Amino acid sequence: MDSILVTGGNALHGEIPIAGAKNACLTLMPATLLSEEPITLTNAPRLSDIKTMGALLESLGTEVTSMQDGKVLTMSSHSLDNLTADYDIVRKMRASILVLGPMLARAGQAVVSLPGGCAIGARPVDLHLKAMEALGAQIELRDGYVHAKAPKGLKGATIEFPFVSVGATENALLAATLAKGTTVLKQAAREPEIVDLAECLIAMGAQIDGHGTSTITIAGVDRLHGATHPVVTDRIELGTYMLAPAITGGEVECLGGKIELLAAFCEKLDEAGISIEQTQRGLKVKRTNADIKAINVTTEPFPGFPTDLQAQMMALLCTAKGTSVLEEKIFENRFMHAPELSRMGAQIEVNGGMATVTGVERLKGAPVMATDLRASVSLILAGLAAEGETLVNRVYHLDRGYERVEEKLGNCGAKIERITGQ
Ligand SMILES: CC(=O)N[C@H]1[C@@H](OP(=O)(O)OP(=O)(O)OC[C@H]2O[C@@H](n3ccc(=O)[nH]c3=O)[C@H](O)[C@@H]2O)O[C@H](CO)[C@@H](O)[C@@H]1O
Ligand SMILES: C=C(OP(=O)(O)O)C(=O)O
Repeated sequence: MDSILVTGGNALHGEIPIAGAKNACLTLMPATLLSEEPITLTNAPRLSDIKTMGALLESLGTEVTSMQDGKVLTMSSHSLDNLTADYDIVRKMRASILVLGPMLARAGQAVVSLPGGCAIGARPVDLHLKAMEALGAQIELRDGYVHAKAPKGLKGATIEFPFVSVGATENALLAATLAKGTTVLKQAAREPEIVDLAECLIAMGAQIDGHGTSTITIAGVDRLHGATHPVVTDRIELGTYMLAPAITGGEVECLGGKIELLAAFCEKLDEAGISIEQTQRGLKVKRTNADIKAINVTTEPFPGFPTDLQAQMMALLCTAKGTSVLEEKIFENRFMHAPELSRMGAQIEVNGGMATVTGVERLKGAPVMATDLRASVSLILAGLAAEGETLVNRVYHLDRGYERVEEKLGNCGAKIERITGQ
């Protein structure tokens, strides 16, 4: 497995193009299953997760064509040959469960393996299954697979989620577009990726209202047609690269960045003493002060501070002046990066869902292990600021979510290289 070697100490200067969002593309791709006509996604990110979703869709009978080096994806699901999403593919990626709603809605049945994904908590799929049941599906769990049936088709319903789930909102939204009658999703997720999905579905002929708020109303239609849709900017990749000049010093413009995608995160960076300017091309981020100020951060569903930026923010706060407290409220086991950062000299105490970080003058390079996607990149950020060399081992997860990370950071002056096959 590949490793990334980072030699710390260089301030970063330059610009970084931000790709389309992994988490939007992974929910937009299964939308192809709802229509016989092709859908085309532009601004797709070039990531292993996207290839995995492509392979999953192909296994169901979708024709997937990739153009412009993977930035444009055309998917055509004129017939669904196979209604079983197999364990071998599904185990690689949690978002695979998003084929359940569209298959049920279009074909009246689906068999989907229970999914894998980043090991950041138990991550059950009960809310997805309850939503399908509320829409009239019969669900059985057998041999590690979800067996779902709706022989007479899905029927619109009011579904009130007990708490916000991005994936369950997406699955229900996808399924409800072809259900008979009206569906109302209450306590729905409001993430930009949900808005992007709703906009693509509307372009395909769906009738959706209220996306971006916590109540989404979907009036089911008989069929959806093809569409071309640009994938929204990846706000998590954006936030990650905004943290690079914050941690090393310097100034970087993140091309395509918009404050409204990350308002809560930008407020926290500002509080820590980092300057952010919205330009015509994106977000310009500059470290003006010698010291980073300690801050407290609590993760929350959108529009709150994203859990997917908690690890990267922790890397920054390891070198802040004073003590910061990070509270993780979305996933029960998302501090796996803390012991690895401690190997680099960070002072972090984890107690349940709270991490107390006391800033140190300078981190020191060390061999570390990437345990999940955002943990991997937090170790790279820490390595950029550390004295000496940091070898981030096992970067399989990194490649799921960050395209050409060495090139993007290297172009801004970072000393970073990939070591293949270690
Ligand atoms: C591919 C994708 O888009 N992944 C994102 C998505 O994950 P994902 O859609 O899996 O996250 P959810 O919003 O569903 O999870 C939120 C919380 O709800 C719990 N839960 C969820 C579903 C369910 O049926 N039962 C249940 O208990 C989860 O364990 C978690 O504690 O949103 C997360 C929260 O912003 C992000 O960290 C992930 O990067
Ligand atoms: C947790 C993530 O991905 P997944 O939901 O696919 O595990 C992530 O993108 O940070």
